[in-house]
Amino acid sequence: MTTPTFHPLDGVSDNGRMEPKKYDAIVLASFGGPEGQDDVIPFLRNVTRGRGIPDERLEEVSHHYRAFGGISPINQQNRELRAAMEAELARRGIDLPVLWGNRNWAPFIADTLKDAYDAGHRRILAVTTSAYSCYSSCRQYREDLGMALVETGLDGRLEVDKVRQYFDHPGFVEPFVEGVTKGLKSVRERLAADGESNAPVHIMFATHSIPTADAEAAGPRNEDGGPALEDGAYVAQHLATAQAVLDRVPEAADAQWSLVYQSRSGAPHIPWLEPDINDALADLAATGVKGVVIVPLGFVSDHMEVVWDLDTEAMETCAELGLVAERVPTPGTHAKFVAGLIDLVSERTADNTIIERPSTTDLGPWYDVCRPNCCANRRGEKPTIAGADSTVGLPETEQA
Ligand SMILES: CC1=C(CCC(=O)O)c2cc3nc(cc4[nH]c(cc5[nH]c(cc1n2)c(C)c5CCC(=O)O)c(CCC(=O)O)c4C)C(CCC(=O)O)=C3C
Ligand SMILES: [Fe+2]
Repeated sequence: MTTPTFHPLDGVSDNGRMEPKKYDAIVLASFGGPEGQDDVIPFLRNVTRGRGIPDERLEEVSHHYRAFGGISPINQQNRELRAAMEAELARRGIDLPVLWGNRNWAPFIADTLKDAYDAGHRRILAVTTSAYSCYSSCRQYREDLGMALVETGLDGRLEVDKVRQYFDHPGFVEPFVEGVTKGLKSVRERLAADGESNAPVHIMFATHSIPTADAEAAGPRNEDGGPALEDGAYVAQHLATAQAVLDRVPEAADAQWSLVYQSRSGAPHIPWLEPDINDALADLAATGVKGVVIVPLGFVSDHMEVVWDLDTEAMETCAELGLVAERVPTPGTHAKFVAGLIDLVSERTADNTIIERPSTTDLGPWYDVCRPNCCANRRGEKPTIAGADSTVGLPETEQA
């Protein structure tokens, strides 16, 4: 396996690090979700715009939202995360407002950037609610911000950078360490209460499935254009982060574990990452496993993919299979996660107090500035910020 080389800090151009700057606002960029029954279909149309998701799938997904009154939990979670980030900044005496904008629902990223400009901000640092590298979780946010600059005519007037993907940052990893520790204890106690004290327990890390072609395209490229990391950065980052979590849970020392996928969509003939969590649970039960700790490693908060696909569907599967199961919390507004996000901001700011860039895997710390063709958009190129080949979001003097 090849690991990307991280050169010492010497500017943007060929090393993936960006010199610290003086920013004047943070933008929390997220997915967005519906806030009532009338929003559901318009929201799903925004999500799937131009992507060939079949109508039956839209209908199917709309039921998940309908069952929750048409309200996705994600927006409220982002309001709480934003407030927690502001509180942490205030606690540290850092004067940076936190603005919020979404890809698929109001407040939209373009409106947020326009408001930022009108409020006098000129240099923005984006933090996204996605920890890993793939098209949906990294490049698409870079495009959202890049296209928003073009749409609003702010390109060249508003500089926009982004913090590194933070899958291996201790602030993201530590809440999972706590969760796995508690989850294991609880599953083992419940098994003991059923007279199954020594029954095997499995730790199942779950993340969003993506098309295998996107997984291949994830992360930096080799000279021959292939993925620099075996199986692509998305899979490699999840495997490395799962290991980093397990290394910090002594009680997990002898437990078996796996990485599984959920929330597949798209046409059935297009390959996506497998196994699906429900199939994996059935296979485990068939081998005599009695307890499972489900770790939503791919997600930052308890949004619909977590409360529906895990808490509803996967938990039903566990009940049918007679598996004792616990779902570990997502980082959400855990104090360590919030502090970690502010550390990620601090390592990029001119009055930086974070000298060392923490990372719990040998893949990181990840790039501040994505490498050329990183997480390529297979449907064609769009303007992106924060890439070595970006043409937008730069100071006016550096515009192509
Ligand atoms: C990697 C990844 C993450 C994790 C990283 C990140 O967080 O960014 C993520 C998160 C999320 N995905 C979400 C919702 C949806 N994702 C969809 C569709 C898709 N996701 C994909 C990938 C990912 N998705 C892909 C390759 C597709 C198909 C193509 C496309 O359409 O891009 C669809 C369309 C219908 C469907 O087919 O399911 C919906 C409604 C919500 C909001 C939940 C809420 O409302 O609480 C969140 C946080
Ligand atoms: Fe998704």
